[in-house]
This record gives sequence, C-alpha cells and structure tokens, in this order.
Amino acid sequence: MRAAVVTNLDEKKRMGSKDHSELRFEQVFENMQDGICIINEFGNIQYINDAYNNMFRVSNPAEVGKNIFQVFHDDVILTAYREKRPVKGNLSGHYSIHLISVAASPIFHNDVFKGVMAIYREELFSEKAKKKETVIELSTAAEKTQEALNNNFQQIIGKSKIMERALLIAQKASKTSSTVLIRGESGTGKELVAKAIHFSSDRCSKPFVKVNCGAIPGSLLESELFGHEQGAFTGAIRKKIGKFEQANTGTIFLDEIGDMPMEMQVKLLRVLQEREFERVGGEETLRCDVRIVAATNRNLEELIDKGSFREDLYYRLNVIPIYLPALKERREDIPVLVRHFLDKINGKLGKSIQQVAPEVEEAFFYYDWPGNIRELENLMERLIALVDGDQIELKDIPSHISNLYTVHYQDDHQSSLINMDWKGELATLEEYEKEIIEYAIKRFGSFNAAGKALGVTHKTVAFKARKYKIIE
Ligand SMILES: Nc1ncnc2c1ncn2[C@@H]1O[C@H](COP(=O)(O)OP(=O)(O)OP(=O)(O)O)[C@@H](O)[C@H]1O
Repeated sequence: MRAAVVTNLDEKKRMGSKDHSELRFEQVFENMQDGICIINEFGNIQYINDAYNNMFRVSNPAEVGKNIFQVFHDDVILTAYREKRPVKGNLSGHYSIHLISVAASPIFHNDVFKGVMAIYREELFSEKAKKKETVIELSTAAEKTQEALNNNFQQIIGKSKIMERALLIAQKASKTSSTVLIRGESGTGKELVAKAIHFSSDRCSKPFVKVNCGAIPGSLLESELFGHEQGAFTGAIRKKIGKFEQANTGTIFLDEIGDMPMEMQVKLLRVLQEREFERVGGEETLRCDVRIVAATNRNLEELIDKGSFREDLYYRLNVIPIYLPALKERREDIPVLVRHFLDKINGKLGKSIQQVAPEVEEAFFYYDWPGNIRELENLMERLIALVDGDQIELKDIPSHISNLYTVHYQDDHQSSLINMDWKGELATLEEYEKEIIEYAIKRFGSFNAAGKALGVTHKTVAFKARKYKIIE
C-alpha cells in the first residue's frame, strides 16, 4: 500500500536503507508544490517536504521528531489523527498570508493504524485570494521584515523565524475579536504577547484584565470571574464586581487556563458561547462584550484524554492558536535577548556593564534554559547587580551553566578520534560512529537534540547508544 511505504520513508532514509520505490516517492514529494506532512501512529512528525517548510516557515530538522500536539495547531490533522478518519478543512488564515486548504487521511497497513498524511495547498489563485490581493501584498511585505511588527510587538525580542512567525500571527490576531489561545512553556512570554494583542487591538484604550486561573482556589474562582451579590455566601459582606464585568469592552486574559477546575469550565463555556453570566447569588443575567485571550503551559490534549479538560471548551478557546517556542528552540535569539536585558537592566540599576564575555555567550548558548526568558532575565539582573567590571565573565555565572562551556571546550580540543591521525591510522567506521554518538549525547544532553544535530531521529540515536553500550 502506497501510504504504508510512505510512513516509513523518512525513518528508512535516515537509517540509510531505502529502496528505489521509496526514493521515487521522496523525489515526488520534494518536488510538489503542496505541503506534505506525515505523522506516525504516536503523533510524531516523520516527514515534511520543502513546500511545507516554506508554507509554515519552519525547518525540517527543527520540526521532524516533534509531537503534533506540541507544534501543530491545525485541527484538521489533529482530528484525522484522533478519529482515524479522513478530514478536510481550511486553516483559519492566521497561519499564512494565504488561505490554506488541508486534506488529512489516516494511513492503515493491514488494518493497523500507522499515522496520518496531510496535504496543504495554498489557495493563491482562488477568487477569495484574488479579492484580497492588496491585503496579501501588504502581508507579504509584513512577513518579510521584523520592522513590520508594530511597536507593541517590537518590545517582544526575537529574530528567529519561529518567533517572528508567532508574533506575526499574534499581530494579525489582534486585528480580529476572535478568541486566542497562547501556548508555551512557563516564561516564554505568553503574558507579554497577550498584552501586545490587546494594546494593538481597537480595544487598546479599554481595560486589560488578567486572571490567573491556576492561583485562585476553585471555590473562589467563580466569584472572582463573575462577581457576587451581597450575602451570596458567608463573608460576602458587599456586592463584588467580577473580572468579566471589569473587562467589559476590553480584553480578559485567562492565564493558566489548563488549571481551571471542571465545574468552572462549564461556566466559562457558557460565557464564550452566549456572552452572558450571573453574579454568584444573583438572579440578573448580565451580558458582556469581552475579547478572550487564554494561555497555558499544560498539554491540553493530554488533559482532555485524562478527562480534566473539556473538549468543547478547548475548541471554543483554540480559535486562533499561538505557540511560543521555548528558548532552547530558538537559541539564536539568546545574544539579542542578552543585549536587550543589558540595556534594560543597566538603565534600571544605574550600571554600565557593556557586554558578556564570548565564553559566557557560548555557555548560554549550550544551556537549555528550563525557565526560558524569565530565567535569562532574572540571571542577567543578578549578574548586572553583582558584577563590578564592565564585562560579565565566565567566573561570574553559575557553575551549572559555566561548566557547559568547559565541557564543550574540552570536547572540541580533545576528541581522540577527530585528532587521531598521530599514527597515521584510520579508525573503523563503527568506531567513528560510536564516538560521534557519544559526543552528541554528551553535548546535547538528549537523544532528541543529539539526533537533530546529527540529522537522524532520536530513535536512531537511542538504538546506536545501546548498540555501542554508551547507555544500558
Ligand atoms: N521575547 C521576549 N522579549 C523580552 N522579554 C521577554 C520575552 N519573553 C518573555 N520576556 C520576559 O520574561 C518574563 C516572563 O514573561 P511572561 O510572564 O510573559 O511569560 P509567561 O509565558 O506568561 O510565563 P508563565 O507561564 O510562567 O506565566 C517577563 O519579565 C517578560 O517581560
């Protein structure tokens, strides 16, 4: 079966064993103008072609191997995967400057589900697109340069393609009143983006109200969101206006939405659907005109599977999804962020640290930043406050980060095989392979990252690591 051959294509390509029919498939896909994405039965991206990369402004090594629930916000492929049936649809128009139609089909081999293949087509010449020609031209220009982001978005630092793309989508979203769901690990800038959306929208002079749905106990959240009447419960001494009323005509930012208790999710769903609610203990139904921006660092799809997040609410919130990449996914932004924080924090603390030493920059580059930009910002503030000279040196930074520079420096200068021609002898191919696999795992810290650097899948790295007894 064609599709079954296709699912194994990328894996086999990487394992170096493809037959002629697979090669032909690959050539066909690479030359197609339609974007192709193939995911396996576990939802991991197995293959994407060049057209897909161009359409979504992503790159193959960064995307392949990731799980669709982490990177995709495309309901068509997600539904085809979840329900194992063919699904057709359009992307909402926030992914690209053009309308993109998607056809996703499940792949079965001997009746066993093997994954999904999706085809993406930009409807460049459709009547709809023609009418929007001017808008498209403007958007094309906008996509090409960071300068096209307005002031609010320019405060959000990041030159990487992946970040630029997220910000452009957010800026487009700000021009609509649709609900936005911002996803990303803690400290990736979700709140910053939510504010930029509000202040770029035509509601900018109206209130922006934030609610941290994870920090407020379930019992209090209802009155926090919708308010209460006097005497509604013990302690309700006077009437309270809730966040939805406060945000009327403006924007409400529902942070940590994944932590909202189930019973509140039903109530929120009603507001999303009907734009109305009652205060706790009240009879009167109040209407509100509020733009909703929600954010989460949780995997909502997993929560839905576990039964702790409502699927209907998920679809209501996920109208315009925006994914903010972790800092380790956009390491090329680290120098520009460091520069930004040097300028910002020097000003705040009245200091004049000029720069970080090149070794520090290198150590920052190798570090994974689990706390993302918040962690980098806090560290820069600490360093700027404590360092006396005009440069931040390797000795100034925490050892768990500076050690990375030392390890890389030693690796670069002591790799025995790379410099082993002292006897004029070559190692066997297997010996080279063992050393490079060992080196990559040590250097990148995970099979996934090592695989990306070597251009193979994480499974291949794990397989070879076991084969050479690098790990048990
Ligand atoms: N791209 C960026 N440029 C400049 N500063 C940034 C950027 N991203 C985040 N920050 C800064 O990092 C800190 C954390 O950002 P923010 O609170 O928006 O993250 P978050 O994703 O909402 O985090 P959490 O999920 O923990 O609420 C803030 O001080 C913010 O100003």
